[in-house]
Amino acid sequence: MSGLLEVSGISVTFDGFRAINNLSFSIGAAELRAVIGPNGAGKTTFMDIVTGKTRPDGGRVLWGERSIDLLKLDEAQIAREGIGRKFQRPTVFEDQTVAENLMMALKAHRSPWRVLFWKPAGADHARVEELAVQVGLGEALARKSGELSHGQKQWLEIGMLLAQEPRLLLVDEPAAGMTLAEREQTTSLLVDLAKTHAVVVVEHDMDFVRRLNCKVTVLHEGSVLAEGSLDHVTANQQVIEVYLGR
Ligand SMILES: Nc1ncnc2c1ncn2[C@@H]1O[C@H](COP(=O)(O)OP(=O)(O)OP(=O)(O)O)[C@@H](O)[C@H]1O
Repeated sequence: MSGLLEVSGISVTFDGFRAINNLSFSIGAAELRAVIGPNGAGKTTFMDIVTGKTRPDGGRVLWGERSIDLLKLDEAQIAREGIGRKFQRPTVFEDQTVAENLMMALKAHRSPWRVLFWKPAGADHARVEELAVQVGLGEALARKSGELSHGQKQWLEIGMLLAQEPRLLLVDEPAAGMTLAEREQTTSLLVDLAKTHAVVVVEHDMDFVRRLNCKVTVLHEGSVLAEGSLDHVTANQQVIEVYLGR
């Protein structure tokens, strides 16, 4: 197996409707990938399958150097294998500071069954600071998360995800609702993360996808319609028809 994640020939049917149709997808251990596609193309369902939320009717999902069969694992086991997902809406604890949110994520990762007795050590405080710096919140550690801008909350949540030390991050529409400056900073963050992680970004905003400057996978009716650079896929006649409507 060459990629970190190898999805081959998966299909999902909901009440007779084929939402994912013989879909194959592969991503390397240090790669940034944008997944685009019109509404209903199957982007969310695809991520649901990778994270174990939805079971496909057929196909294979293999993970890591040992080609672990993810279809045999439940959601919690898949998360522990190193697959982290960031949903579109930030879900940080608003009454807690940035540092407290990050510490909670670290704590949940380090000792899921001994949370009550867990005391942060010096190394944990250092890690929290490191995570905050990594997501651009190094100056905001003591701030209440509720006071952060929408973009900062998204970065905090990415930091909380990183506390779990994932190898693959699935990020759903990170740029939605962000200012231009926040988008630019988010682009840099994702590009930077992809130097050491596999990062899949589902995004509708084409300007944002262009700035990511990475390979793009276009989904349509549950299958891969085109794959390659943004220029390559947007020159594809079928992609044009799907986006402009027939
Ligand atoms: N639980 C479900 N039951 C029935 N149909 C479903 C279910 N989940 C998804 N679908 C259908 O499967 C298709 C793919 O949906 P999905 O949400 O994966 O698309 P998407 O590409 O994420 O769309 P969007 O960009 O609008 O979020 C859609 O037609 C949707 O209505």
